[in-house]
Amino acid sequence: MEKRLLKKGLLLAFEGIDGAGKTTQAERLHRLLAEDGWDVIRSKEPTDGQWGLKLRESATAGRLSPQEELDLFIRDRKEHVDTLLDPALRRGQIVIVDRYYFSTAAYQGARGFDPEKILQMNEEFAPPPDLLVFLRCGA
Ligand SMILES: Nc1ncnc2c1ncn2[C@@H]1O[C@H](COP(=O)(O)OP(=O)(O)O)[C@@H](O)[C@H]1O
Ligand SMILES: Cc1cn([C@H]2C[C@H](O)[C@@H](COP(=O)(O)OP(=O)(O)O)O2)c(=O)[nH]c1=O
Repeated sequence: MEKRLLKKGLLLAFEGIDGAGKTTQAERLHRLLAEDGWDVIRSKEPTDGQWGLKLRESATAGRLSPQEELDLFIRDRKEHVDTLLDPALRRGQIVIVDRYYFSTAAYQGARGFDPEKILQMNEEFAPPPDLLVFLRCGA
C-alpha cells in the first residue's frame, strides 16, 4: 500500500536527560504512525555520520574542550539537516528525532555557553520542530 505523505513534512523531536525514555517513546510513536499508513522515519543526534562518530569516540578517548565539542555538535547537525532532515521534510515525510538542538542548549549551555545564543545559532540553519516533546522523570 502506498504510504501517506504530507504536503510539507512534520518534524517531531524528543528531548530529555539520558534514560528519560526518548528512544522508547520515539519507537512507539513511529510504530503507531507507520501502522496508520504514514511515511515516517526515525533519526537521532548525535548521528552516525563522520562528526557524530568523532563525538562518540571522544566519550572514550578523552573529553574535548567545550569549544571543540560545540563545533562538532553543530557540524553534525548541519550534516543531519542537509542530508536527511530537509530532504525528508521536502518529500512530505514525518521525521521523529531523538535529541535535537535543545540538547546543545542544555549540555553545551552547562559547559559555559549562553543557551539563548545556542538556540539562535541553530535556528539559522536547522528547521524548528513542529512538535517538541520534553520528557521529564522523577529522581
Ligand atoms: N515509561 C517508562 N517507565 C519505566 N521504564 C521506562 C519507561 N520508558 C522507558 N523505560 C526504560 O528506561 C530505560 C531508558 O529508556 P530509553 O527510552 O532508552 O531512554 P533515553 O532514550 O531517553 O535514554 C530503558 O531501560 C527503558 O526500557
Ligand atoms: C545532540 C546533543 C547531545 N549531547 C549529549 C547528550 C548525551 O549525553 C549524549 C548523547 O549520546 P548518545 O550516545 O546518543 O546517548 P543517549 O542514547 O543516552 O542519549 O550527547 C550534547 O551534549 N549536545 C548535543 O547537541
